[in-house]
Amino acid sequence: MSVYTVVEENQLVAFLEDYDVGTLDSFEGISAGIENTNYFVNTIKHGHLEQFVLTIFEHHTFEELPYFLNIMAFMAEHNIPTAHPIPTHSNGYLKELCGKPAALVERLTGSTVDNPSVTQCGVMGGQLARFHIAGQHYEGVRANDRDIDWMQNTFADIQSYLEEDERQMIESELAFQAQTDWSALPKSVIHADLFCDNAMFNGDALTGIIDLYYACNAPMLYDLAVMVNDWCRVHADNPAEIEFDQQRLDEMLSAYQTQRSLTEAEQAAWPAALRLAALRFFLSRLKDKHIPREGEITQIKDPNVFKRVLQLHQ
Ligand SMILES: Nc1ncnc2c1ncn2[C@@H]1O[C@H](COP(=O)(O)OP(=O)(O)OP(=O)(O)O)[C@@H](O)[C@H]1O
Ligand SMILES: N[C@@H](CCO)C(=O)O
Repeated sequence: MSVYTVVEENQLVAFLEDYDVGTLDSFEGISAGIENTNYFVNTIKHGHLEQFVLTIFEHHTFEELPYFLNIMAFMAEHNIPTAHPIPTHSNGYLKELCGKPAALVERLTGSTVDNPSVTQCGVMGGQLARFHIAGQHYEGVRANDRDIDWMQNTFADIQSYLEEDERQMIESELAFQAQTDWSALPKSVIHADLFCDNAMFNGDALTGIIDLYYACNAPMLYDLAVMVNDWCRVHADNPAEIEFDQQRLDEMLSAYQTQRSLTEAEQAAWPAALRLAALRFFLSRLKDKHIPREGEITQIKDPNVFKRVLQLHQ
């Protein structure tokens, strides 16, 4: 399970003293997720149970985290469902726990999605457009650290581990992407990792978008492509069976455009955006597989899913 940092009860009790959340009732490590350590934390305040998620950040620095935590608060305050971080007594959202940056956020109800419905795809399309529109007024700025330069460098790091067909496929895709001009595409704050396991639903109601720790300022079209590549395809165990589902795709794109129409430049760039989004996750999954980071990663995600998605788009 993905609990890289083990927290003792006395450490958590001391940590919570800086929040207005009552006293610790119970806590439990969360097995899902591969990037950070997460715990469910329950407290009792004025006789009532309150529920939170504690995240201990395993890879981010103290300096870069306010950008993400402030987006979560900003979006929640603009009625876009996200888990609002809980302020400390000094009003920041970030603290230190076990020598690492940590934050307490609101625990959302519902659960993440395994096989999205057409309706859920429509909800996500509309909410992502609202997220992008609101994001244009967000003051913080951060570059995408999973951009084309990262892709080229990652390919250089892993190419000796790859099968010949994988190597050729990535090389030709990188060459194709190097010719695409992204400068004409409108930008905003983007989530950049809005997969089905990063949205919580109660039935067809979205309770919140989570895991905003790849957010950055980048073309909105790319964000839509990342989401389409996960939500609008069949989630088959065998990657060879993956196909796109036209109904889900139509619903997501039309719901997005109900809120925000795509520009002509965006429409022209759509096929390239789908390919770029597939390449990004094909590469990150290959890297996690061949050069795993230190720690207890037990949930390596299958790179062949994005090999297949990229093939379908190519
Ligand atoms: N605010 C929240 N409310 C309820 N549950 C949450 C919340 N945040 C996270 N979770 C639960 O914790 C699990 C892991 O969280 P998350 O996906 O953010 O993991 P991660 O390791 O930080 O990121 P990644 O998915 O990139 O590996 C989620 O699948 C969800 O079940
Ligand atoms: N969403 C990513 C993992 C976390 O960034 C993937 O499925 O590969």
